[in-house]
Amino acid sequence: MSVDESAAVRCVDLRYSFGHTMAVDGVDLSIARGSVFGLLGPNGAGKTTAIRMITTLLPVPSGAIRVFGVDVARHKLQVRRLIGYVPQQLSADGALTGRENVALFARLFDVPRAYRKAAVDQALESVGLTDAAKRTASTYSGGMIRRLELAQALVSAPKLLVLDEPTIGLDPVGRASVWERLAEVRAATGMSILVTTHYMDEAEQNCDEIALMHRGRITARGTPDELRTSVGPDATLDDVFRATTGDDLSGAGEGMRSVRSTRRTARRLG
Ligand SMILES: Nc1ncnc2c1ncn2[C@@H]1O[C@H](COP(=O)(O)OP(=O)(O)OP(=O)(O)O)[C@@H](O)[C@H]1O
Repeated sequence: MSVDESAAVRCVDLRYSFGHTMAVDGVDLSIARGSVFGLLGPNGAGKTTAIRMITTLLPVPSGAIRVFGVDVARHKLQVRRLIGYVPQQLSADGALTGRENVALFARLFDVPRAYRKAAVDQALESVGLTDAAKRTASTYSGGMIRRLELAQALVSAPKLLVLDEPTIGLDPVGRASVWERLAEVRAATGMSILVTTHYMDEAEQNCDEIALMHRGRITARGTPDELRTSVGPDATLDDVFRATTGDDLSGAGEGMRSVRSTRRTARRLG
């Protein structure tokens, strides 16, 4: 593989199958350092599988991944230290306070004891939860819980933040607050951010670069402007998706526009 040491993430010919289902089918990706990169696609496109490989949670049976030049298959632990991960599944504990939740992650990620309190304070501050930090997470709104999960991922000061559908199930205010915090964190730290979503409008507004994924393959990539102008002057990302896949976004039952089962964040905690 040609090594691009300057990239935050570089995937070459990535493949992963579950039995006969080819979840990831020859994916090449390069994510520039310091950028917000959006991996977009409908449910079942293969986004989560690709992300789990990048974050070392799944093996890399075929192809190669480097995170800041470090080979993921060979140096798992080293790569884990570089990454903060906010999974789709709930990772906050409703019985603990906001502060306790973040402190737990600080211990899990071996933040040195001498800096731990400062790191927890800083992470809570960066997501606007300082005032709510003493309350149990079960009293938080969905948007606050997302921001708490963001703080958990930020407490180890990762170089790459990976978020799987961070705004799913949130109301517009909650969604906007998550993106605002991400923008602030990026501006303050220069962190690279990889985010999956099936909300085209959010990706368009908040990502520097986007890759469209469909049935395990990347069908288009570029800046939102590049993608749109490749299709037509008034094209939206929805149009780009349709043009590159031949599929309607609402097709095949679980389309991009479908109201899918949400992360049920607040409800499950409550
Ligand atoms: N553990 C598993 N066992 C079997 N098949 C799986 C498993 N996980 C995912 N798949 C299949 O792999 C394909 C890609 O799934 P994946 O979850 O990566 O897609 P996705 O784009 O992240 O969608 P979603 O947003 O719904 O999670 C789908 O066909 C899915 O059914």
